[in-house]
Amino acid sequence: MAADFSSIPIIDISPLLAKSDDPKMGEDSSVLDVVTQLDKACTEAGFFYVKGHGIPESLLKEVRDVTRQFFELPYEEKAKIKMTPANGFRGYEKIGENVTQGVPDMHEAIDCYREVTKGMYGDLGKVMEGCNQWPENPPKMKVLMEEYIILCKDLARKIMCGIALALGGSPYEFEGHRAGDPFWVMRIIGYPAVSTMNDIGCGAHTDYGLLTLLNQDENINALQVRNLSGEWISAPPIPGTFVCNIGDMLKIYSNGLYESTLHRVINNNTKYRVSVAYFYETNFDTAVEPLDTYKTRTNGHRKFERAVYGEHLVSKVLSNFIHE
Ligand SMILES: N=C(N)NCCCC[C@H](N)C(=O)O
Ligand SMILES: O=C(O)CCC(=O)C(=O)O
Ligand SMILES: [Fe+2]
Repeated sequence: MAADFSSIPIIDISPLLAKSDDPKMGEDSSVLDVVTQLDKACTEAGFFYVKGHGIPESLLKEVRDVTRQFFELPYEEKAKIKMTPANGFRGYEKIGENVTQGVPDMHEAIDCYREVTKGMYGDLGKVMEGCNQWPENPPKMKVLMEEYIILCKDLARKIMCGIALALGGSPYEFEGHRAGDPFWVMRIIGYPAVSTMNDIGCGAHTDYGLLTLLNQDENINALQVRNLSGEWISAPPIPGTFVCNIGDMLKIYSNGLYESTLHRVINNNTKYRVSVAYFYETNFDTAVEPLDTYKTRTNGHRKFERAVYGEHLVSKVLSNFIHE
């Protein structure tokens, strides 16, 4: 159960990355130091910043710049890759199209998901069948984002090794049938500057899978995280870092020891804000349930039933948009 928090910790994960291919990493004192920090952050806040992650700030910035260039295009241009159910809900959605807790969000986005081919997961995966839609402009967007996705996936996998150790398991607890063939989601998001309209860029929600890596715009304070007292704590941008947070599936695996913390975005700024969120998930069709090792850390009382990630995602995707 999460303790209260008033700020979000910063963790230098470089020792963990240096040892990520060593099955004995859990015996290394510098790795254990990172693991202790991860456990504390996941228990208390469900949110943390990572530095020392190996992805250069110049690339993080390039990803944000390309995102901004896309959203600056006229609507007709952006609408060429309009999101539709026929594309497995991949593509561009305009401001107000995504709905959180019944309220249209003041953001536009390109939603991307790992490709799902026809019949890949039977009926379970039908809604998500399709491949990503990339714009012709900016011309480099597709290649840049596809490279970025590979880096995010590799980084998230390594952080999950540290989290597996933090939960008291083997570093490779999330390989194999759990998340050895991970599903992923990426949202490329733009939030208009403050206006007289509803200013909720994205309403309070939790993320759906294991671990989110957020690359947020510089100099704009808009992301807020809710603590146990119900206060909204700011997660301001820190150059060169990712903001990481726990998703609903990791909450189940940890038997509630780690919370998938509520968060929201309010862009009260005079500038347009961009962010790119990469969501590292379990295998699409895996049944998620509390891990044995971790029940011992939560009084042996099992708090959650099994959940299938793909079902959770599909139910969210189907309720995130108003259908005509
Ligand atoms: N794939 C993820 N995690 N997307 C998060 C989107 C949050 C907003 C969405 N309307 C909702 O209510 O969930
Ligand atoms: O833009 C942000 O800072 C956060 C976005 C987010 O929470 C999400 O897309 O799930
Ligand atoms: Fe989120």
